[in-house]
Amino acid sequence: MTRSGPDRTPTILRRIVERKWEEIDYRQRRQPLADVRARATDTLAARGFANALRTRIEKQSPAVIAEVKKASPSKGVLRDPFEPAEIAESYEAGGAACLSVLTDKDFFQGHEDYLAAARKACGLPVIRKDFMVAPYQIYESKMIEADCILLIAACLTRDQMQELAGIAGEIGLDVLVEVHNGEEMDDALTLETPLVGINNRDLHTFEVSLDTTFELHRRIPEDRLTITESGILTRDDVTAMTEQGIYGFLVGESFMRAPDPGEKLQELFF
Ligand SMILES: O=C(O)c1ccccc1NCC(=O)[C@H](O)[C@H](O)COP(=O)(O)O
Repeated sequence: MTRSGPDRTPTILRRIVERKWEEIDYRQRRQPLADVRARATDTLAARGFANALRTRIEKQSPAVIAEVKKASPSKGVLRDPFEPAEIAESYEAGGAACLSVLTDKDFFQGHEDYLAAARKACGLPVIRKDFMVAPYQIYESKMIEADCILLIAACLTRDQMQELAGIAGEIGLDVLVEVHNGEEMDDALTLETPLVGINNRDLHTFEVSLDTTFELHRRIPEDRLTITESGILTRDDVTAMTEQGIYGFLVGESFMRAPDPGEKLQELFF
């Protein structure tokens, strides 16, 4: 697989992806692809991530992917101390449909162990939130028992996304494809996955605008599920989305800053 992504990749993503390739090279030397692939096919069946969202969205009820995230490049540390298992339990009690767990270490202070701990503590399907650029990471995601992976169109060409999504499908992982603009949307819609995330955070400026979702949602065919991502902070934000027929949400910061993340989820959505 070629290592060069599309020209559209913002600087922060270029830095993350460069580091990702170093990480992948290091990991591959310690545990070869054939081994990771064999272990991936050995794990239990995934919990249905897309189905958990679809069931709620079809009833016009909020389907919340609740994020387990210690820190981010734009906001620094969001939660300390950080207990992924407790957070997962709280999210499940608060009515989350799914979890999103950051596993990137260098930019988000995440870890694969956080995914395992969060998943074990609840019955919810979990997306591995990381920067996928190589088949190795897709098999690795299944090996660490993720149920879904994220493909970010800003750092992948159409062909790269097709290849990675194809592998995910073969090993029973769902795929959330994430876009920031129309060009990325054109590429994203060539994938078969029903899950299309619209990220409201401009990764050139880190500014967040919910208008990104309102504008791009119109282009998503009815058989797909729109997930609005980033910058959902208030009940008014939630209402503004549901009024436009958008019931899929991915939320991190506002939950992570709250003493009880699940209570905050309930307060915002139910
Ligand atoms: O948030 C960042 O600083 C960031 C930087 C580079 C790549 C991705 C980044 N964010 C990831 C996300 O998209 C969010 O974690 C997710 O959408 C939740 O957003 P929020 O509710 O605003 O925490």
